[in-house]
Amino acid sequence: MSYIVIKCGGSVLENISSSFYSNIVDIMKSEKIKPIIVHGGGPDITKLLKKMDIETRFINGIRVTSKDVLRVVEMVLSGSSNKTIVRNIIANGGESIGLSGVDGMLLEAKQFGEHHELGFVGEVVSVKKRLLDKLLDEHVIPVISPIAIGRNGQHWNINGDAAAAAIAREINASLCMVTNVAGVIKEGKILHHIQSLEAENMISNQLITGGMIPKVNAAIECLRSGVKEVSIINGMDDNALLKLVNGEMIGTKFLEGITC
Ligand SMILES: Nc1ncnc2c1ncn2[C@@H]1O[C@H](COP(=O)(O)OP(=O)(O)O)[C@@H](O)[C@H]1O
Ligand SMILES: CC(=O)N[C@@H](CCC(=O)OP(=O)(O)O)C(=O)O
Repeated sequence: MSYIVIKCGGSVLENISSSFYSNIVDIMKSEKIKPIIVHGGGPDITKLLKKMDIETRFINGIRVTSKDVLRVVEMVLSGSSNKTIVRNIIANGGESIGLSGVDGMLLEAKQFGEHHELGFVGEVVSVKKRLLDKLLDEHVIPVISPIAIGRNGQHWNINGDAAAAAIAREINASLCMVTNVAGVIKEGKILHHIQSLEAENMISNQLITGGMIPKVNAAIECLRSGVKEVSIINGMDDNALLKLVNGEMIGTKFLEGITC
């Protein structure tokens, strides 16, 4: 049986099609693919920071994370965002458990990159696959918020796309990033297929910006690591997930190609 990591973006969480949750339950019940959900919650974090008079700053789609920001990020992601998804899966007849990367040390991380201007932003260094398998073997759908932990107990803010990609790479799953647009858009049109090189060029030429940058980087890293299927789809489209797993042409599919 294969795995699919489904990353649900914060951009679409409020307006997601109700079929999103029933599709996840149907995928689990099909007993062909095991679904693992990773989610974001960027807009809700930004809203709460604003209420608390804390400044929000992103660099290439990644949130600059001070100690105060980290506290709010964890509160939102591992609190309301996570439980919203768990509740909806249960309401659609599935079994689900929400956990963050901190729980059971599911996602171990270290500080991201060499220049530390991003603050408490981490990168995943290991994924505890056996914990995920235990839940999936019991037909329980894991819903993971992207907060990770270091060996010294430090917690880290992980971009949701990057966390989903790290899990997909570790367990050799396909990766589907669900967001609020149809896929990668160029000159007003969706690209149904895109190669890594073209995607990298679109970032350099600022045709891909903001929150689409971590998605594309996640996709490229997955392909480099041997992940077979990576796509971006619109969470507002009815039955988008079922269409994807049934092989219909939907969203943007990333293809292996020569990279820079
Ligand atoms: N070339 C592009 N094609 C599609 N979306 C793009 C592109 N460049 C930037 N974006 C932006 O990326 C956004 C998705 O990223 P983000 O808001 O972080 O979503 P999520 O919360 O789902 O991770 C889109 O809503 C769009 O505004
Ligand atoms: C380091 C970093 O950028 N973390 C993200 C985590 C949430 C996220 O990824 O949310 P979306 O899926 O809605 O973008 C953040 O703080 O916003």
